[in-house]
Amino acid sequence: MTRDDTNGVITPATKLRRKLESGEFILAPGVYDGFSARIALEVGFDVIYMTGAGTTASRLGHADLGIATLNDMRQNAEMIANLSTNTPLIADADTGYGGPIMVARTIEQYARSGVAGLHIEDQVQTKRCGHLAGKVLVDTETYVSRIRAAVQQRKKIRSDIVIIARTDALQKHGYAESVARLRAARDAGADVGFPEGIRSITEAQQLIADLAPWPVLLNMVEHSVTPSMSASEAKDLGFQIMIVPLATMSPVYRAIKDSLQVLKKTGVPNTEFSPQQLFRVCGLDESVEIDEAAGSANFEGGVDQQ
Ligand SMILES: C[C@](O)(C(=O)O)[C@H](CC(=O)O)C(=O)O
Repeated sequence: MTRDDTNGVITPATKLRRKLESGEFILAPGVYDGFSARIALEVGFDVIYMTGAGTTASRLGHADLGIATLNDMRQNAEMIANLSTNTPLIADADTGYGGPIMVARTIEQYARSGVAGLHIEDQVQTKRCGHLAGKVLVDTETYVSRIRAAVQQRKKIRSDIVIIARTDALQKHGYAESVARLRAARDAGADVGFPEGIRSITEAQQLIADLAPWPVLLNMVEHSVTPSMSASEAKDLGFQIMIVPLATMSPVYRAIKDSLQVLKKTGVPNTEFSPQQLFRVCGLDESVEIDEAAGSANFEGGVDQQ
């Protein structure tokens, strides 16, 4: 956790909320497990994003079709959020995993796990990735009751966790319905709007203008319906947050596959890093320091081969 100006400790949720209030632009790469999160932290991102698609793929080996449960998602989020309590984590919370009671549990569990922000959407429980065709949505009333349950629970537990309202309405129900749903979510107390699957730059500009001064999130999924944008383009358009869900999962697929194909073809191992190098990404030295500071001699001779 971070210390504020008065030297009090502030939670990652408060830190994220303050960033939003100050108007700071937030770029958050998608991470899906401890190792990808560690790499994002090593590179120095200020905020990271836990992708539900990546969590489902890495923890369950399945596609983003509403297969991951609250427990799957919360466990992954808790582990990632606690790798660096200075770095707020925004986590996917899909539909909130049920009716208002389950949404309230989701808020409480994510908040207690150290998650700084989360998004809840208006798809039916058997949801799918927002960039797949054929999505089915709940009606606006049901959606707003999810958001209301989230906001009420946030207040009840006195958490600063940032509630991001996502609508998947653009593809099937069009622009007007999407804006109406987001405005209803905003009026129910959501902190940020997330129009999923924005289809053009003009549409992005219109959405930002129609929702202003409410902060709007850009979900930068490439090779789908949303035109590719850089962080500076998104910022200039007026977005306040840009997530790139596949930022780690996509390069990992290519890298692992290329390496495994070489191994299969030649039988020659072609790994690039020593175990020490890889473990250093995952806090090896900090762990050894804890042991030493406790007066233990477990690592007296160091861990590097002579
Ligand atoms: C944002 C998202 O919910 C995610 O799980 O990261 C996905 C991203 C994706 O599948 O590419 C989404 O539904 O957009």
